[in-house]
Amino acid sequence: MESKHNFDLSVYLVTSPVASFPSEDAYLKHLETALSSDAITVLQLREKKLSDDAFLALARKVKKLTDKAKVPLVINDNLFVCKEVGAEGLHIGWDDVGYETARKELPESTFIGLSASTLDQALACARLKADYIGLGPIFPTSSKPDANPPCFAYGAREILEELSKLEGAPPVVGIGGIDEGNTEYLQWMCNDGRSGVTLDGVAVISAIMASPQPDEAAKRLKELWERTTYTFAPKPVTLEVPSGTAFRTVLGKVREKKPLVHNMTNTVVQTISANMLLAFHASPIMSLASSEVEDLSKICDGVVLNIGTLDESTSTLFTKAVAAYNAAGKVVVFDPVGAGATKLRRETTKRILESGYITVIKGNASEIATVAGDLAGSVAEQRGVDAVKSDSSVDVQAELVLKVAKRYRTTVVQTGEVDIVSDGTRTWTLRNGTPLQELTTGAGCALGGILAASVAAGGDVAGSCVVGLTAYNLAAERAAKVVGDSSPGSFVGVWVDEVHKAVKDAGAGGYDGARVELLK
Ligand SMILES: Cc1ncc(COP(=O)(O)OP(=O)(O)O)c(N)n1
Ligand SMILES: Cc1ncsc1CCOP(=O)(O)O
Repeated sequence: MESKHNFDLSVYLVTSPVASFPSEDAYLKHLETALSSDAITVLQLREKKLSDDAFLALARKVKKLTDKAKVPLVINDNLFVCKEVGAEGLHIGWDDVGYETARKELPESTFIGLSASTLDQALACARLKADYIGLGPIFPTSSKPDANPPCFAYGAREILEELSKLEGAPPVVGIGGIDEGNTEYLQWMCNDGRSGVTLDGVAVISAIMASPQPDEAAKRLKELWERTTYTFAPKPVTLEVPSGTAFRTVLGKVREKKPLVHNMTNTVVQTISANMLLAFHASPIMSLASSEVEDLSKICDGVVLNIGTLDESTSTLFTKAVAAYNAAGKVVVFDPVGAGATKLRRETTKRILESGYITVIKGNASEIATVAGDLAGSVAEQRGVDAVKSDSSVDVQAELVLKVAKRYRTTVVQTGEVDIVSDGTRTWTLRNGTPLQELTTGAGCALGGILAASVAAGGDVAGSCVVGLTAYNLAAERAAKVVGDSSPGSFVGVWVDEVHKAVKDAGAGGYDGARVELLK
């Protein structure tokens, strides 16, 4: 994004009140140390309770430090102080002095940033031709008690996507709850070469002001912000799917690699999930222990997070697992079982999706509609996106699956009579399977493991999901042929056998009968 001013928003420090330090000297020393890192590109002086005179006196001292470090100084809210101290910039919100007044009173060279929490505000900032936008809070923050609700990384991504459609939109810095733990994820979500979405930097208070080593904290943030490769991001592998070659490749790799899948799944489906993974030539580990998450993330190839029998602690446990598996660069499959049924399930689903990178979201039509519906409460609502009912046509459902995949920059696998897989660019329909699968408890949940193993081995996330799901469904069709339509009990055993054969004989006609279509 362009700006007439050539300033760099990448690591933007906003100060906490001088009164929160033991003395003014300690505060100034903290700022000087932070600035000595050479990592801070803008410093905003933000004081909400000082008189104009006290604010100006402090601003003069801080200006000496920023001048020495050659970092532009921005004054929060106070036009008088900004003018008097000759600051390089002013940051204002919607309750402050109006942008047009500020623009008239300040020299042309002074840049003016405006806050936005919503798409409408961001568009208004663009219309006013603000020099930059402070977008947030992105994540929950305790540094601004009167902040609007967070928009999270996916909300920021959507707002940036809309802004990117405008000619000459202002650059954007994200603010609110940003720290070393989420900067990489935010950067990845909001700087997507594919869609032209760009975030120009991160603004922080506590990540630097509350750090005992503000210079080190600033350097780490800069390093994270400048990353262009991400531990958790899928490799840019593209398989030609559908094709017999892709089918053989992915299943062949599963057989060779025997992916180890950590199942954090519900108590009802433990046995079928473990058996299906073994039959698929992968290995299961079943564990819901919080203290094992770190260790298991290092040895497993992926994790399945299934909220089928959750409790109040599940979101903390699962967000810990997302962080650990993201840090280890391993696959995360999330199955929001019954996501819409209760408040606890809706909230848990939302928290997991907000917490980090999910490689695959897998659910039935109503679960995916709930995931989409959560978004309808935030940014999507402003864009008029309605949740799609599970009885809608396949095309309408495919559209929603694609949108959810795009927003979370993930792959979505929607199961049903017609399965739909999308990574936000490519969307497939899959029409294999048998009604006997619906009479088998855990058939859908066990698929989470099959997808994790396929992706861990196969490379191309969405392509591997299509292959894994097709192999699973074709095996079910073969089993149904063996046992007949009215034997759900015997069906399960034969299905497990057929899954085993599908991987064992990956090269031998296993793809025959596949009904997979890549939508245009
Ligand atoms: C970079 C940046 N972005 C947003 C804000 C928030 O400003 P505002 O809405 O005016 O709220 P207060 O900071 O005044 O509480 C900011 N300060 N900086
Ligand atoms: C000033 C401001 N505006 C939106 S969120 C926020 C506070 C950011 O502080 P922190 O980085 O500590 O979350």
